[in-house]
Amino acid sequence: MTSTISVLGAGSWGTALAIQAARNGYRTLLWGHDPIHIRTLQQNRTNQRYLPGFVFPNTLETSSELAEAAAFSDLILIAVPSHAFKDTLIKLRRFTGQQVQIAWATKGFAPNDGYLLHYSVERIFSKETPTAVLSGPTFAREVAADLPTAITIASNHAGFSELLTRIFHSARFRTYTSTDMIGVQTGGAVKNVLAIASGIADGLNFGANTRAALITRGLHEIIRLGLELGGRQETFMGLAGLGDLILTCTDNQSRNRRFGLALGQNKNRAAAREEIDQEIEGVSAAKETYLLAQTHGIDMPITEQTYKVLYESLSPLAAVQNLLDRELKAES
Ligand SMILES: NC(=O)C1=CN([C@@H]2O[C@H](COP(=O)(O)OP(=O)(O)OC[C@H]3O[C@@H](n4cnc5c(N)ncnc54)[C@H](OP(=O)(O)O)[C@@H]3O)[C@@H](O)[C@H]2O)C=CC1
Ligand SMILES: O=C(CO)COP(=O)(O)O
Repeated sequence: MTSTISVLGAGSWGTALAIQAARNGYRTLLWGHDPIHIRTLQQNRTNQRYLPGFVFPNTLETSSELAEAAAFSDLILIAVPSHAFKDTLIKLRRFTGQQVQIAWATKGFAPNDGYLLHYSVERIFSKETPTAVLSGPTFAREVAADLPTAITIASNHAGFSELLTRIFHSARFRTYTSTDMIGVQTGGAVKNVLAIASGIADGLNFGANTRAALITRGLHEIIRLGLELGGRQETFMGLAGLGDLILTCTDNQSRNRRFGLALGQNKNRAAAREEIDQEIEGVSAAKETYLLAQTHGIDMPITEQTYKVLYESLSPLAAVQNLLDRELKAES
C-alpha cells in the first residue's frame, strides 16, 4: 500500500498540502525548483517565504532534484503555478516509471493553448495514467493551521481518489470525491477571474449589493462555460464551484481579490502585481477564459470586462458601467 507522496511546488499551497499529508503519517517529499530556497526550508524546517510560522512534521522531507522526487514515490501531486505545469510534467516524464499516478492542485489552464490541465497530463504521459485534481475553498494558511476545511478530489480512477482520500482526509480536512474532473478544473480556474472582478468592485468602493450580484452572475458564467466543456451542473454548485467562488470573492486572503482591489484603487497592473508578490492565477485565466468563451460562443460579460481591464487598459469604472449598461434580459 502506498505510504509515500511527492509534492511538486514549494509555494504556499504545495507546502500546506505536504504538511497535511505528513501530519497524516505519510512520508512526504516536497520538491521545489530553486535549490537555495529548498536548502533554507531544509535548514529551518519551515517555509518562511511562502507559509511562515508552520513547522514541518518529521515525516516531511525536501528536495530540489526532480529525479529524487520521482524515485521517492510513484504518487505525484503537482502544486506548481499553471504557467509551469506543462514544463514540470515534461521534465518529470524523464524520471517516472509505468506505475506513476498524477494528481494536481494547480488552478488554471495550460498557458497559450487554453486547455484544462488534464489534457497536458494525457498528452505528456498517457490517457491510461491515473489522474486526479484537488480543488475547493482552501486557503493554504488555514489548511496549515489545521482549521476545518473541505475539498473535492475528482479522479478518472476510483482507486486513485480513495488513495488520495486516505492520504489527505483528517478530522479537520474533509475530502469529498467526484468523477467530474472537467467541472472541478473549470470552477477552480474561472473563479480566479471573478475574484479579480469582485476585488475591483470593492476597490471602487461599491457595496455589498454589487459583490453579491457579481458572485451570482459570475457563477452563471462558470456554469455556462463548464457545461459547454463537459462539466456537470452539480459540480458548479459544490465546493470546487460556488464554494471556492464565495471564498475568493469575499476574503482578503485571496491574492486574486487583493490584486483586483489594488486595480480598483487605481494602481496599475505592474504595481498591483508587485504588491501581492505571489502567483495571481486569474491574470492568465482571464485571457484563456475570454478566448474560450469566444471560441465556444458563450456569453461571459464579467470575464470579458475583466479581460479588457487587464489586457486592453479599460478603466475599472468603465468596465463596471459596461456591465450595468448591458441590454436588459431575463435572469438565466
Ligand atoms: N495558496 C493557496 O491558498 C492555494 C493555491 N492554489 C493553487 O496552487 C497553485 C500554486 O500556487 P501557490 O503555491 O499559492 O503559489 P505561491 O505564489 O505561493 O508559490 C509559487 C511557487 O511556485 C514556484 N515556481 C514558480 N515558477 C516555477 C517553475 N517554473 N517550476 C517550479 N516551480 C515554480 C515558486 O518558486 P519561486 O519562489 O522560486 O518563484 C513558488 O515556490 C496555483 O495554481 C494556485 O491557484 C490552490 C488552492 C489554494
Ligand atoms: O484558490 C484559492 C483558495 O481556494 C486561493 O486563492 P488565491 O489564489 O486568490 O489566493
